[in-house]
Amino acid sequence: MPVEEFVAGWISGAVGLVLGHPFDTIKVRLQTQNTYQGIVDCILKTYRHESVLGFFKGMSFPIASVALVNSVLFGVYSNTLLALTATSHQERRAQPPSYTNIFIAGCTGGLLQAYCLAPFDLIKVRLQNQTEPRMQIGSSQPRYRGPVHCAASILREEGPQGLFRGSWALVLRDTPTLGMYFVTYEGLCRQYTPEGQNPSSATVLVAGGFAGIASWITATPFDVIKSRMQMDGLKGRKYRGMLDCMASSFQQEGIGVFFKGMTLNSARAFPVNAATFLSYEYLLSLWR
Ligand SMILES: C[N+](C)(C)CCCC[C@H](N)C(=O)O
Repeated sequence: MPVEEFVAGWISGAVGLVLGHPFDTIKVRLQTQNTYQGIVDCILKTYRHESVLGFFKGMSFPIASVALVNSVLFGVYSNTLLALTATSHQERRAQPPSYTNIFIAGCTGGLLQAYCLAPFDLIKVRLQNQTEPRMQIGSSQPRYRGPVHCAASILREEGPQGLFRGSWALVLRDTPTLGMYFVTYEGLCRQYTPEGQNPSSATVLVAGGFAGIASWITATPFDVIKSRMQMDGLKGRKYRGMLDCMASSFQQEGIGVFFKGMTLNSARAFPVNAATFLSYEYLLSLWR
């Protein structure tokens, strides 16, 4: 596997990530803080208080980890399909695998990537939730000075298992929904591609974008619980566990709580996943 392509994959993943990050920050804040009236209110307050920089808090770790997380997801997915159907990526256009096998492979990839993602995602969420403006003399200092300081503080204050806080909810969020992600992607590609041919770039973009939206819509309820569990522990423990978090969020805020951030998740999902699948297919066509 030539290094240049790996780097290109990482960079295009990173471009998608930067594009999607402002959406992500607003989403995380809406999910975990009850001080905002809605999307517009949250955007305005963030901008007034923290300037444009506020939208990009917590971005450096996801950029550093996108290479690892995406290669685990796509690598495990493809190798599981290889094990299940004895076809390589190139052979799969001529001998398309069943949707059941695609779903199983996607879930397996999702499960393993969730574990790699857990500590990086936790640090991202903690940094995104620091609403103190940066670099102002006299203003209150944020608790974490940056990703490394954040990781070290969590290790010290909450122990190694602290870095995996919320990982159960993350696994539940990602396992079935990444199965769906690949099923949606393949389904749309097959729908719009003549048999035996490779999908066009436009098809890949649209199928990737909608795969992202479909999986994020179904992932949002566990995404809310995941974000809340990750913030728990910052100022003592509020929840006894994931089930307690679900029950008490529901009791206090009603069923709507499970859909917080859904609009933003979907808006972010299209560009991010269109870019991800386009670079994925492009790189694999180069190596053929
Ligand atoms: C399964 N779930 C929808 C939660 C995540 C899908 C991940 C796909 C991509 N890395 C992205 O950040 O959009």
